[in-house]
Amino acid sequence: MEGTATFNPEIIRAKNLVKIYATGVTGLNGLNLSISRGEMVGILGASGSGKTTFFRLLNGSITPTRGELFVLGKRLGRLPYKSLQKLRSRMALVYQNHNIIPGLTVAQNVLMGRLGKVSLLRAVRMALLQTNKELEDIHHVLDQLGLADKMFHLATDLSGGQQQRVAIARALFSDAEIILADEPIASVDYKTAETVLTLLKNLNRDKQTTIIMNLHQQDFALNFCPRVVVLDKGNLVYDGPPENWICGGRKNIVSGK
Ligand SMILES: Nc1ncnc2c1ncn2[C@@H]1O[C@H](COP(=O)(O)OP(=O)(O)OP(=O)(O)O)[C@@H](O)[C@H]1O
Repeated sequence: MEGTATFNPEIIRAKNLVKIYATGVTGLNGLNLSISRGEMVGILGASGSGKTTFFRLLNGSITPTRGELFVLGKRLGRLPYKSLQKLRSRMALVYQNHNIIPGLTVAQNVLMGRLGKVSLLRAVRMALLQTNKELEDIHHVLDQLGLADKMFHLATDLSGGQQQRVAIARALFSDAEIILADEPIASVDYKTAETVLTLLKNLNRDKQTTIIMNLHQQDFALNFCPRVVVLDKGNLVYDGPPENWICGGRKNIVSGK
């Protein structure tokens, strides 16, 4: 681990965390994990290893079957709805389906990240009334992601990769304490992937935002994440610096592209 992360308070703690779906399939099988404020952690693992299950547990969209999960000091699974909403307002989510809000422009979608602390209806109203200063800030974020010219387009008119960048812009703009990014570079080209990860890393460095991302491209994890957690069939099989992840006597971090 790098920098001050080691000395920072624990922000996420999973203790014997188990998720068994209604179908009887095990998503996570007794995960023990602690993440401190200001860390940038890559979650790796083959398809079906439990990465998305962990993300969905972290944002409270599913509940643990057994064990404990604490996020920002709150125990998930038993939180009243209002407390869960409040907790979620401190996290930004970048999901595989991009969470684009239909009927809003790209700029308004980005602004919604910062308005996450109010009700959705109020946030939509406020997003319609954004100020010049906000527009300037949004333009700056979008420009970094190569989307400045799409600022006033309807977000749903954009391609999948462009919508993914809108979701990233929203997270970057959100002031969240934790960013949960489920495959944030899945639908973008290599150069854009580097830009996205650099922007996330800069945010992590400058604001101590905790970033947890699920990555398929392991070479990116090697370059951008001081710590990786590797899951296999719901079990944690490695937790440490990416360069030390050795599997079967062979370095298991490979060049993705
Ligand atoms: N809603 C669900 N109902 C039943 N089983 C599920 C559900 N969601 C996931 N699973 C199962 O839980 C296991 C872990 O799935 P999960 O989606 O967490 O994997 P993943 O590592 O994110 O995979 P991928 O990289 O393909 O997204 C898999 O066996 C999957 O089939």
